[in-house]
Amino acid sequence: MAGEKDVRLAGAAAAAPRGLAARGLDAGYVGRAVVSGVELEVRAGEVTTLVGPNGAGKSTILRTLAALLEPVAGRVLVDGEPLRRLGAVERARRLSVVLTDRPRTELLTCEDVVESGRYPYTGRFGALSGHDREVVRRTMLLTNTWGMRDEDFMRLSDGQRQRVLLARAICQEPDVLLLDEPTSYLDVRYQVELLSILRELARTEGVAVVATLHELQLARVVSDQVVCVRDGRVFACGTPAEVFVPEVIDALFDLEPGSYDPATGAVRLPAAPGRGGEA
Ligand SMILES: Nc1ncnc2c1ncn2[C@@H]1O[C@H](COP(=O)(O)OP(=O)(O)OP(=O)(O)O)[C@@H](O)[C@H]1O
Repeated sequence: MAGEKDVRLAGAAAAAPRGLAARGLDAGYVGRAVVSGVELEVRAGEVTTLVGPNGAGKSTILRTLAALLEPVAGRVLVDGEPLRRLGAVERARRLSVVLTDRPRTELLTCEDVVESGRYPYTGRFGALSGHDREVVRRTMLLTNTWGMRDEDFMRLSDGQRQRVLLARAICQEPDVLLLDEPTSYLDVRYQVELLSILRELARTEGVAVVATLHELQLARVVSDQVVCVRDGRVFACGTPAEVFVPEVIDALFDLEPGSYDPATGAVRLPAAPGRGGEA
């Protein structure tokens, strides 16, 4: 496995460690903020996760960091430069994104889809070089998708498709990799595999990884930094040891005090209504 990764990352290894930052960021839709005052550093070589209740604004922040949404106010900096100043190709070399949306494709094989991740590096006619093909092959091996390279992308299961989209994003050799709920369609084996790939990309290639996650147990083991989002603002931010404590997690999710057990990472079930907590 180690040898398989060497190639993908031969080009990226030369890049200095960098990252992404939000400064006074208000994020939202058609000029209306749903999240305000976000100050954030997503450091190169680290995995940052966004956690919090449904509707808190995690995906909105992620999409704004990924330049898919225009900031309502404030700035996003990539490697110290304002994101909006970068052209489309330069942006695609710096940032890649995996969303929960299922892109519709006509008669594309999985390999075609992954190859499309090389477009920031191919010339005007999109011809892949030998190096591009090798990056595609190595990335598909890394993500366990090489065996399905000739299959129709649209006929894959959601989980298989998610891995192909991850391969496409890694193929872009970005400085910053952003993922919205990357584990949502995956069974536990592939969840763990995906998170170990993300951690490896961060550690060995200096990629700044940022992902929204619902599974607190996974966020706890994969993150260097955890950003808790609640009610349209960053509610808390820190290392897993700082964040995964009852005071923070109970308040973040409106749980009864003492519900979150940091020893196991599990949440205690409340007594059924009407049992007066005596059960
Ligand atoms: N396209 C949109 N237009 C307008 N408002 C939106 C749009 N998408 C999301 N919102 C609103 O923005 C707020 C934050 O949503 P967002 O999807 O960022 O939350 P989230 O924390 O990612 O939630 P979840 O955990 O449920 O995925 C919600 O109130 C949501 O209704």
